[in-house]
Amino acid sequence: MNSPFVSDVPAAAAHTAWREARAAAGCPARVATVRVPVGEAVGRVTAEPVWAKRSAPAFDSSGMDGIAVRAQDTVGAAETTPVLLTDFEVVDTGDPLPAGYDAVIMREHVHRTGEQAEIRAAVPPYQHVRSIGEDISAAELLLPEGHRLRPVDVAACAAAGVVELAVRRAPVVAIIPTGDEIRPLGATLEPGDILDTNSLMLAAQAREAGCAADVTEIVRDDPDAITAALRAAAAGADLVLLIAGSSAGRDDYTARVVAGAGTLAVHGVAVRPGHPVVLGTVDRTPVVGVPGYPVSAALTFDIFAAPVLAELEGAAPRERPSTTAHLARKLPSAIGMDDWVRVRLGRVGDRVVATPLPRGAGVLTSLVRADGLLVVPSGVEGHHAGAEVRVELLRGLAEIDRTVVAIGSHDLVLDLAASALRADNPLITLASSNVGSLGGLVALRDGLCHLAGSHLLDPATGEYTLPYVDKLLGDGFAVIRLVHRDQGLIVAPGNPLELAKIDDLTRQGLRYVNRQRGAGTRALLDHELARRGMDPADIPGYAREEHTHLAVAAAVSSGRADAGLGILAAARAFGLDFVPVAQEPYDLVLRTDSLADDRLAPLWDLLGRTGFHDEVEALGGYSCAETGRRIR
Ligand SMILES: Nc1nc2c(c(=O)[nH]1)N[C@H]1C(S)=C(S)[C@@H](COP(=O)(O)OP(=O)(O)OC[C@H]3O[C@@H](n4cnc5c(N)ncnc54)[C@H](O)[C@@H]3O)O[C@H]1N2
Ligand code: MOO
Repeated sequence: MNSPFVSDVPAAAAHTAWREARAAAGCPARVATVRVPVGEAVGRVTAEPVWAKRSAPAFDSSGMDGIAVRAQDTVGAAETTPVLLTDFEVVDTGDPLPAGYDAVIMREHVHRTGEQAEIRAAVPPYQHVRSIGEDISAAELLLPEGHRLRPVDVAACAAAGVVELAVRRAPVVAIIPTGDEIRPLGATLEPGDILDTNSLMLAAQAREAGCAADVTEIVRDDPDAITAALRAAAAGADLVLLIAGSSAGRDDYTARVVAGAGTLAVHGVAVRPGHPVVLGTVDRTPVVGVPGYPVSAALTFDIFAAPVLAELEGAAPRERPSTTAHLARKLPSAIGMDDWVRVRLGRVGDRVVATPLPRGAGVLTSLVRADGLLVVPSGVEGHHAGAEVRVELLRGLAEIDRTVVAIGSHDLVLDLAASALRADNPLITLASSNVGSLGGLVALRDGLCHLAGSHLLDPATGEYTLPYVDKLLGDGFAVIRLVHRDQGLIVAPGNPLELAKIDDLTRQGLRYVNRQRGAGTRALLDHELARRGMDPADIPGYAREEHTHLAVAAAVSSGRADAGLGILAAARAFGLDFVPVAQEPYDLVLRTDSLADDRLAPLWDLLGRTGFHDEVEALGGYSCAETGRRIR
């Protein structure tokens, strides 16, 4: 294949080539050491071992409120033979142990009468005494070099008499946004303009990694201007992130600019997203040419920038915990690339289930919604549904265990419910993924979700969902009505083509946008066509498929299509017109034994609330007359 990239190497080889280039260019191995007060050191990395200057406690001290005694004076004390002490001293927790005493008795175990103390149990020497150095001994090694300081670490240092720490200064990351179409946040946008969201994200990623971040002005697509910005940034930073222009377009200059101003070590890594990444050096500063697509940019930071930044501080790179999970659906992957797939996670039965999110490098919300990342290695051609995979966690496992997993047809009411449940209780997550009604029922059958959202019409009986539950699932499943909703033709504002009914869809020159096979809306269209004896082949655009109501509305809104079947709420979201065709029920299918699952109780409660019904009906095109009713 004719690759536009200089190299197209596996990630490990890219790391090696870049490391060699940095060494050859004389890039510093570490950032400089600075001395900072302990109070400002959290998050920094120690540049030297830290030795204790004093012991803690610095003296033998009382561990409890009570009396200091000589243990030998208590010998023989018992319930039936109390001992009366006259030689003792009252102490509070943390007080130095008075000279001559070697144990402390808690005040609860002492009966005081005047100058005497009665005790009913003997105590061993050093009972409730914290000896000098119990916590830290003077001259002990407290922390090694290369340790990222946490709140507990600096407190221990302070207790050990350390007032200042030698740490690596925060690495400085310079971020250069480029592109004629890129506009600063807050700018008024013309068609074709793109907001500079990558600088915002990369600067925050750098700060989260403990660095200082400087974002430069946006540089136009001009090699001389980019070169000048790159040289200036390299002079004042420990790492430069040069955004976009990494691939093969007419205005993609990054690789050339890096080669011209310094050394180009790598252009193209067998990783997706992030494939066209550029790695090199300018003067004595490492440079990453970060691909412009936002997911590529975020992952490029994680995969290439973060390890180098950690190395500059002499610290171990941050690692995410991982877990094994089972794929909720088939995951194809091209051979020859490490494929970084974003997944949602939830526990169904005794396994963690991973549902792949959209794969596009421009779909930043796939990272927003992701609970984990899984890598399909370059030598593997994907996984079958149910396969066991290793997933890096972006969210805690306990949170994942509490997540309700809904897979199936998408409906806005599920999103509204997810948000209402979270508002009530921040511990609750309802995660819904859209694979169409049929896909949801199959996932439920295979134990890959708790709920399947379905609005599948059976053409033979005219009944919704129940015939499919019978055919696909059999006994042991319950069906709860979520809503009734209006389905209709989503058309441009003012309905310029004056479409009034399904029969109009065969009109010459019309551009229809369909839903994917297995989607309930697709079944509804097919049913309506069959009822009328219409042939799908007569509808221009029937073969063009989108995966959600909103995607259909977006296609109509952008003028790429004239009509598509979908729900009123989607038409409203885009300010489009709507021609009603049918009202249909949308149901939640689940295992009967899941009805009693604690995680679902808040949902059943929500579905019974009139306040929630009002919110749903306010979306338009929904009726809650049967919401929450069990129909099977
Ligand atoms: N013919 C080929 N085209 C592309 C290839 C390829 O191999 N052959 N690779 C694709 C891949 S993979 C990626 S990833 C992108 C990388 O794009 P570039 O780094 O060259 O960046 P641009 O083309 O300038 O922009 C891509 C995309 O990102 C948006 N962008 C750019 N900067 C920002 C920013 N600061 N904030 C938000 N969004 C930004 C830009 O507007 C574009 O939409 O190339 C593919 N093409
Ligand atoms: O590799 Mo690009 O980064 O797929 O999107």
